[in-house]
Amino acid sequence: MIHIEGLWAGYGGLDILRGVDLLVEQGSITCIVGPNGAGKSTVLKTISGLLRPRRGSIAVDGAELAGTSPATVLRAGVVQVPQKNALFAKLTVRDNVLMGGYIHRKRRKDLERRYDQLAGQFPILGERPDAPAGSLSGGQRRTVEFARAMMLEPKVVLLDEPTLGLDPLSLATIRDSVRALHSGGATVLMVEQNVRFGLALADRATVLSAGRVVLTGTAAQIRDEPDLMDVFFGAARRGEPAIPE
Ligand SMILES: Nc1ncnc2c1ncn2[C@@H]1O[C@H](COP(=O)(O)OP(=O)(O)OP(=O)(O)O)[C@@H](O)[C@H]1O
Repeated sequence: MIHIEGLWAGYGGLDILRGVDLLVEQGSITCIVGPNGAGKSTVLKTISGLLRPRRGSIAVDGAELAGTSPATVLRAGVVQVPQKNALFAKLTVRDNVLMGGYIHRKRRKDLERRYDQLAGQFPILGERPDAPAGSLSGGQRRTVEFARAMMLEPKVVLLDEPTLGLDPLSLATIRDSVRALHSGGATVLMVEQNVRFGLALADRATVLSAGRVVLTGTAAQIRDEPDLMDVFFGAARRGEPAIPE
């Protein structure tokens, strides 16, 4: 599905990604974890065309996308849900979600049919279609953002730290919403700072440290990896639990 090889990218004169290889299998939920500043969000920005890589290849279903525009990446079926709250607070849930489809679909009837379909996967769409987005909880807002991304019927959804800034009670909402994206037919590539959450939800995982892949495997393998804590905390803390609380 997504095949990244030898990816180098950075900002100004600084290289942040230094030869990243990553395979995202079709139908998977793949999670990238790693310490602050490892370059996790930079991987997503490079895939979505917001940042031009210096070197390397990003192929989606065999089509080379490295260095192309965000519009080209979108047309290839890859949609990114941004890290920051990107809903229009005064618009309703329904209008926020419908806006996600305006790029591709012109007919209001088609958009509304798709909305009704998505309400089956994301219950908030059916329960509170007329609520202003600003009146929802953080977890509910994130769910509406996911549903908006699904308006385009993407092949791949990129999630940049979906739990960022949310209270622990919202984690179950986000978990259900990521599963809804997945059951709606999207392959999911997510970046997550909450390692326990990310590895519990994903089926494949990659650990990035200082712009390089240091571990990759099934999420269960990464969870059980005895060196995982070294990546996050340094060898000095050997003996503490592998997954930070
Ligand atoms: N627009 C930018 N301009 C310059 N430097 C940037 C920019 N965006 C990110 N960086 C730097 O690139 C490095 C990697 O950032 P990135 O956001 O990819 O890391 P991350 O692994 O997602 O970290 P975090 O978990 O803290 O979000 C950091 O040192 C960051 O300061």
